[in-house]
Amino acid sequence: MTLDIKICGLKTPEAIDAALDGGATHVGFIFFLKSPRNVDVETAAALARRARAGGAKTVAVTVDADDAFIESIVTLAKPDMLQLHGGESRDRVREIRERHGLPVMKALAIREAADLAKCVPYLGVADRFLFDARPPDGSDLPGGNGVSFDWQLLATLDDGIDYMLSGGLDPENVAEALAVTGARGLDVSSGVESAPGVKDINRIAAFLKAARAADARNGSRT
Ligand SMILES: O=C(O)c1ccccc1NCC(=O)[C@H](O)[C@H](O)COP(=O)(O)O
Repeated sequence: MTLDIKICGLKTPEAIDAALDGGATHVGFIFFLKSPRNVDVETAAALARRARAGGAKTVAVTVDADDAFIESIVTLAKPDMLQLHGGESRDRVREIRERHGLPVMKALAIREAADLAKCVPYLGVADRFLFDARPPDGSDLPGGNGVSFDWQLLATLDDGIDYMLSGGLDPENVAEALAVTGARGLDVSSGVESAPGVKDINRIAAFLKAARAADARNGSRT
């Protein structure tokens, strides 16, 4: 099975091109005003067209957004997937999925083993999970904090649960993350930046190269 790799928080055509050139399967756009990676819908629409033309899937990341905002994103940016990164309930996830007819990836914050049980209410409703680290105390951001969680926690996870591994990944640790978890999806943001919200095209290339090499070393996926 192909390893999915999402480069998140892209704001420029140069960053999109670096993701495409390195073989990213997904790119993510952040619609959250407090984030240094926030993009307006028009900018995201132009970047999404570029990403789609290059063969990547586009993911719109929102945090407890209302229907009107999601509708404007879906209409203009035409994402392939919605990533819900707030406290959206099971019913809200189902409602968003049905209203927009798009697959939904529910982000969940992980710090300890018990946090993995948070996925249970969303089974059968979310198409995929994004396991991210719990934000550090005092952070304004539910994601994009560059913090990892203990990857060993995923050893107990049911094989049938489809997820992207996220939180504090970077070109230096992605091989170990893959070896420990066997994840079939990876997501990175601040680990491929030179400053908050500023993507570094060399680090995007290095991340993708390291991830693909590690995936090949770990053997064929079924
Ligand atoms: O990245 C943000 O600024 C952000 C803000 C609000 C909600 C979600 C956000 N990011 C979502 C992502 O998918 C990030 O890639 C994920 O949290 C991992 O980030 P990092 O630890 O920096 O690689």
